[in-house]
Amino acid sequence: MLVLVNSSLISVDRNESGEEELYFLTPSGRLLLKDHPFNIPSFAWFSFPELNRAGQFLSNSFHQSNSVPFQMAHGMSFWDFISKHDELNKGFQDRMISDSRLTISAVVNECSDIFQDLKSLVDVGVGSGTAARLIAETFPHVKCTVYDLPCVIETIPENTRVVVDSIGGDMFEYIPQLMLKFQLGVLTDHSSVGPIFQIKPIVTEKDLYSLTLSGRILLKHHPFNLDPSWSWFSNPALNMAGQCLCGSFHQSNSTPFEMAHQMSLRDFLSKKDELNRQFNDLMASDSRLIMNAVVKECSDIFQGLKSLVDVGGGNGTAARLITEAFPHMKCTVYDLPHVIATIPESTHSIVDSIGGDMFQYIPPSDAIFLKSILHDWSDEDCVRILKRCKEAIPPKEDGGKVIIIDIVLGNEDDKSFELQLFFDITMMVLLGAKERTEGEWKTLFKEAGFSDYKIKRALGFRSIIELYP
Ligand SMILES: C[S@@+](CC[C@H](N)C(=O)[O-])C[C@H]1O[C@@H](n2cnc3c(N)ncnc32)[C@H](O)[C@@H]1O
Repeated sequence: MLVLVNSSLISVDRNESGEEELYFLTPSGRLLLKDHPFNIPSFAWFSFPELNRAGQFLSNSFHQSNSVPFQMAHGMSFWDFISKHDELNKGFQDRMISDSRLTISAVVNECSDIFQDLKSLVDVGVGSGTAARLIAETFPHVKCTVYDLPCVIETIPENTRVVVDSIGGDMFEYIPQLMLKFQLGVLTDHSSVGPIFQIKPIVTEKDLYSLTLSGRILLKHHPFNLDPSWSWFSNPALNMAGQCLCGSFHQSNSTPFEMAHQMSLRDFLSKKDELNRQFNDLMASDSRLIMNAVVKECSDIFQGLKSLVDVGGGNGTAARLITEAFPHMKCTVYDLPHVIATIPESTHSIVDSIGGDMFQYIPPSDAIFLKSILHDWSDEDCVRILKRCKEAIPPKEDGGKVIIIDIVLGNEDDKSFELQLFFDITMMVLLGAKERTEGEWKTLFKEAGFSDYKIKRALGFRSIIELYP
C-alpha cells in the first residue's frame, strides 16, 4: 500500500470524524484498472519470466560482443521467440496497443500541429495498427498506411483495415513513401533498472567505455561482488510471484509468492537447491559489503561488548567479519539447524554456532544482532522475536542491547527512497512482509517491552538501530 501511495497511484484521506483512513485511486491509479480506456498492462509484460531470464545473462553478454542477453538465454532473437510463443506475443501486442492508445491520444490532442500539413503518412513497425487508426480517425485528410512484416499485417483487425491502408514488407529493404516514422522504442524502455540498483555501471566518453567505481562491484572477482543480487532479483520464480501482486489484494490470506507457487518462499527454497544457493550467495555478498562498512565506520556500537549472538545469521559471514574486527568478543551464529549445517569450516573455526528456532529461544549474550531479519516478518512475529531477544540480554545498565540492521523508511526527498520502496514491495511479494517507518519501529519496540532506541542512518538505504531493554 505504501508503494501505491508513494507512487501516487492511491491517495489517502480520513473520514469526517478523522478516525478512519480512506484510500482512493488517483487518476494515474485508474490507468491500472482493466476496464479503463487507457489501461496499462506494462506491469504484466515486464514481469514475464522469459524476459527476466534474459536479464540474468547481462553480465555474461559483456564477454561475448556479438551476443544479446535475450539471444543467450533463449537461443534465438526476441522477435523469433515471440513469434513462436503465443502468450508472450499476446502480452507484447497488448502492451504496445495500450501504449499507442495512451501516447497517440495525447499526441493527436496536444500536438495536432505536427499533422497539419501532411497528406499521407506511413506508420512503420505498427503491430496492431492502433496508432495509425487513431491518427486516421482524428485527421481524416491524412492518408494513413501501416507497414510491417507480412505475418504482422495479417493480424491487423478489421476495424483498423477500414480506415488505413496496409502493406507487408521489410523495413530494412524498403519503406513506402515515408513521410513520418513511428518507432516506439520498446527496447529502450528500461528506466526502472537504474533506481533498483542505484548504479550506473558504464560511463561513455568519446566512444571509450570504462567501469565506474560502482560498476566494478558487478565484477565476479571484486571483493564486494554484487553479481548475486542481479541473479537473485532477475530469477523467473520471483518475477512470476510479482505477476500475482494484484491478485493477492483479493485474497488476503495468500502472499503473491504463495499464489504463484502454491507454497511459501521458505518451503520453495528448501526444495530448489539452485535458488537456495542464489539466496545464500546474495545474503553473503550483502554481508561482505555492509559489514565491512559497519565494523570500520560504526565500531562504537560494539564497544564494551563481550559477547554477541547473530540471530538468523545464515552461513556466518557477518559473524566472521565481526569476530575478525573485534577478536576479544565471543560471537555465535544462531539459525535453523539445516542452515547452521551450511557454515563453512573456515568460519566454524572462529565463531561458535547453535541451531534453533528464534521464536522459541535465543541463547543469552551481551548483544543480539539482527541483520535483515525483522523486515521478513509481520508485526506480530517481530514482537515475538523481539521479546525472545529481550529475555536473552542483560539490563541496559549492564550494557545489554539489540543491534538491528534494516531499512527505516525515509521520505521522498531521500536519495534512496525509491530503493527502499523497491524492497518494501519485494518483501510484500515474497513474504507478505514490509519495510517500516520510524513510527512503525517505535510501536514494535514499545510492544516488546523495550525502553529506548537510537537510529544511525549510516548505511545508505539501510540504518543501524540500537535497541535498549
Ligand atoms: C534474510 S536471511 C538473513 C541472513 C543474515 N542475517 C544476513 O543478513 O546475511 C534470514 C535468516 O533467518 C533465518 N531464519 C528464518 N527463520 C528462523 C527461525 N525460526 N529461527 C532462526 N533463524 C531463522 C533464515 O534461515 C535466514 O538465514
